[in-house]
Parts: sequence; C-alpha cells; structure tokens
Amino acid sequence: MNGYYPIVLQLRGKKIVVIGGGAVAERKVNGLLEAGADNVKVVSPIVTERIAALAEEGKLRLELRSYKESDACGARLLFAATGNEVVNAAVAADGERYGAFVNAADSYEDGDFLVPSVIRRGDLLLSVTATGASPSLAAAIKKELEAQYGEAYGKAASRLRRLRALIMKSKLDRVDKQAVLKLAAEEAVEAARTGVWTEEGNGKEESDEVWLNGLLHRVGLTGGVHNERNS
Ligand SMILES: C[C@@]1(CC(=O)O)c2cc3[nH]c(cc4nc(cc5[nH]c(cc(n2)[C@H]1CCC(=O)O)[C@@](C)(CC(=O)O)[C@@H]5CCC(=O)O)C(CC(=O)O)=C4CCC(=O)O)c(CCC(=O)O)c3CC(=O)O
Ligand SMILES: NC(=O)C1=CN([C@@H]2O[C@H](COP(=O)(O)OP(=O)(O)OC[C@H]3O[C@@H](n4cnc5c(N)ncnc54)[C@H](O)[C@@H]3O)[C@@H](O)[C@H]2O)C=CC1
Repeated sequence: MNGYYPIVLQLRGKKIVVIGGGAVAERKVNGLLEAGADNVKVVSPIVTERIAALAEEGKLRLELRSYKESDACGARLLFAATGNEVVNAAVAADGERYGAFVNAADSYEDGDFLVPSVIRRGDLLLSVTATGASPSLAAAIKKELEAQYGEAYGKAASRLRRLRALIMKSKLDRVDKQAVLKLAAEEAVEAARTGVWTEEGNGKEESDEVWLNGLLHRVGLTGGVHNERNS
C-alpha cells in the first residue's frame, strides 16, 4: 500500500494558492478553474500569458512577486510549483505547519496529494493516476479513455441525474428504487456506447417520464410510478 486514496473535492469557496507561474502551474490552474474553483491565488514574479490573461478576466488573483510564508496561511490547497526546489520545499513545510494540503509538483514523495489526469464528460469525471510512478502513463491511459468515453456519457449522466430525482421523490420502496436506478444506469451506458443519444442517433430518446415508465415495466413493477404514489 502506498498511502494514496482517491477523493473528489468540492472546491467552490475554498482558498487555493498556487506558488509559481510556469507551464506546470498553468496546467494546475487550468484544472482548478475547469473544476469551478472560485478562490484561486497565484503568487509568482513571472507568469505565463495564459495565467496573466486569467487574472485580467478576474478568474484568479495574481501577485507578481516571490513566495513568502504568509501565502501558505489559510490555504486549504497549496501548490508548490516553482522551478526552484528550495522554494518548493519551503512551501511544502509551511503548508504543513498551517494545515494546508500540499501538492509538490517537483516530487512524487513530498506532498499530501497529487493531481491525476482528468476527463470531464458533463457530470461524469474520470481520473487516472499512476501515483507518481509515471505521469506520462496516466496521460497515455487518459487518451485511451477519451476515445472510449465520448460526450454521450455526459448526456447519460445528466439524464440519469434527472431520472434519479424523479425516482427519489416517488413512493417506490428502497429496494424497488435501487432496482430501477441500476437498470437505468445500465440502459444509459448501453445508449451512450451505441450512440443512440448522440445527435446522429436521434429519435430513440424518450422523455424522462416515458423512460421511467418503461423501466418500471422492465423491472416488473407495472402500474407506473404515479399509480404507486396514489395507491
Ligand atoms: C507526482 C505528481 C505531482 C503533481 O504534480 O501532482 C507529478 C510529478 C512530476 N511530474 C513530472 C514530469 C511530468 N509530468 C507530466 C504531466 C503531468 N503530471 C501530472 C501529475 C503529476 N506529476 C503527479 C503524479 C501523477 C501520476 O503519476 O499519475 C499530470 C497527470 C496532472 C497535472 O499535472 O495536471 C500531468 C498529465 C496531465 C495530462 O496530460 O492529462 C509530464 C508530461 C507532460 O508535461 O506532458 C512530465 C514529463 C514526462 C514524465 O516525467 O513522465 C516530474 C519530473 C519533473 C522534472 O523533470 O523535474 C515530477 C516530479 C517527480 O516525479 O518527482
Ligand atoms: N508535476 C508536474 O506535472 C511537472 C513538474 N515539473 C516540475 O515543476 C517545476 C516547474 O516547472 P515549469 O512550470 O515548467 O517551470 P518554469 O521554469 O516554466 O516556471 C517556474 C516558475 O516558478 C516561478 N518562481 C521561481 N521562483 C519563485 C519564488 N521564489 N516564488 C514564486 N514563484 C517563483 C517563476 O516565476 C516561474 O513562473 C519544475 O522545476 C519541475 O521540477 C516539471 C514537469 C511536470
């Protein structure tokens, strides 16, 4: 066991500080903003054009100067991504003292967390990591997954979210809800895999209510969800 444990963090409202402004810091910043992080600060005397542009657009706060200890204070996530290993080690040590989770971009051993390769398909989030053994392996596997899991899977996730809300507020008992939800997910995966929910595969897509009624029949619950509720 190497100690790594995957979790999915909610970043909205959380203070995130990135130290360094080069290509690596930029990749971390892009990933943070894609996730919806809304309290990101970058500290670095020199930054890439993209980081400068994001600051202009108000997507992050930028301080064009060298790191100082107080930057670590209050950060929930702290990224040590400078090109200077002494500075990165100081950032990591300060972060630990202030209770931040630290990402050490120049070491697969020093930090509290590492950043995986990520694919987003709507609400579906796939991530791959080789836990520091090989970032390039993570990126290569991500490419395979990108080809396998296209946009239709994002559609599957959003349809399932709506359907699940309908099922959750129905009067079905827990066991029946689970049976319907499980079948719905299987059908959604099949639809995404065969492409019937893409633009080209049009026509097969019923309303959520019609899909739900079909599912109830297919799991052997006839009468539909409204009858259940009224019974
Ligand atoms: C431990 C970790 C810490 C962290 O940064 O979180 C870390 C550490 C280091 N990376 C290094 C090198 C490279 N990293 C990349 C790319 C990525 N690196 C990412 C994550 C991680 N990198 C974490 C482990 C994740 C895992 O293993 O699964 C990705 C997945 C996510 C992201 O950064 O957003 C992103 C791909 C995103 C994508 O394409 O999807 C490339 C390729 C490229 O740049 O194209 C290279 C060059 C080729 C190579 O080395 O393989 C070096 C040596 C630096 C030096 O030479 O000095 C270190 C330091 C060390 O290993 O000690
Ligand atoms: N984790 C990863 O995915 C990868 C990590 N690396 C590591 O990340 C480091 C950074 O790589 P790049 O972004 O390509 O380097 P870079 O040289 O393009 O950028 C370094 C940045 O650090 C900033 N900086 C330097 N001293 C600073 C200080 N005292 N305070 C704040 N900012 C400071 C500079 O202004 C610059 O913006 C490399 O040294 C390498 O070890 C490299 C490749 C991939």
